[in-house]
Amino acid sequence: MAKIELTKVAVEYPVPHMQNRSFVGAVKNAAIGGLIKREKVLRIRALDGVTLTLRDGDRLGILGRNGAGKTTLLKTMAAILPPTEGRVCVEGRISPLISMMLGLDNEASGYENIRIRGRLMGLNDSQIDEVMPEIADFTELEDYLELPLKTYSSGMRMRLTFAASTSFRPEVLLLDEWLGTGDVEFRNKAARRLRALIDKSGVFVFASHSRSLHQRISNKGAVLENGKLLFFGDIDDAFEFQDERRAKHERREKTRQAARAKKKSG
Ligand SMILES: Nc1ncnc2c1ncn2[C@@H]1O[C@H](COP(=O)(O)OP(=O)(O)OP(=O)(O)O)[C@@H](O)[C@H]1O
Repeated sequence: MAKIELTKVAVEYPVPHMQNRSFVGAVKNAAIGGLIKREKVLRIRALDGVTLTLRDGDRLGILGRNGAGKTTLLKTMAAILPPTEGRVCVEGRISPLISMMLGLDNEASGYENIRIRGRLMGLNDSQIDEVMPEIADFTELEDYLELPLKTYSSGMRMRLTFAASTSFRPEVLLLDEWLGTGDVEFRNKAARRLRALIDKSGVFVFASHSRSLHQRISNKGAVLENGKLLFFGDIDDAFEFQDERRAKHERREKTRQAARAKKKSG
């Protein structure tokens, strides 16, 4: 049984050495990004009072503009980021396909890095040994797997971490939008593998700007804005909510521009 339960979760990023009042004043009300709080230390409130529950069979699409808090939400679910306020409770083995390069060792070989990734996912050595040949085969990196990671191109690193991170059936699968790298052949192969993994997972959470991907994969949607969860429900309703909000925003912008133009001319 997989489950994710977030109760009034807030996450703040401290930004040391940033206390310039005029800068804060200028960006405080931006529509993009989290809320900037000027206290002793400048803080960005990336999530604000997020409450939601996900259970087996839920495939959640996280929607929102740049800086809305999508990645922060995924990282909080993955326990990569601790919440500043509130409670996060996750049941089931998590596979976070986010911060993919986290924990990799540049000096270690490809094989050793696969082992590191497996351990990070809570597997023991014999479980890793069992899947090692299949992972190696999927990467197509062959002799490179003997060489240190520092000799890999970014696409080769991606092949390695993707293959290692998708070899075990997760109960909770978390995915940030990142499949854009790699050559076309690998991208297609990776997409097929990912699809199979999503089908096998209990709970799946996915942040993306692609509506078509969400409509194919997600059955629930969460709309984030400035770190606040504005909508949580059916994925089609989430898009409808987002479209209405966008239209309202555009109308407001047009009215503002017209008022400015009128003021200038008169
Ligand atoms: N390491 C950090 N330090 C300070 N602020 C951060 C950090 N990471 C993210 N933020 C801030 O937190 C807010 C949410 O960022 P997040 O990366 O979660 O957004 P996102 O919705 O995933 O954006 P995008 O669609 O652009 O990837 C933004 O205001 C961003 O500036």
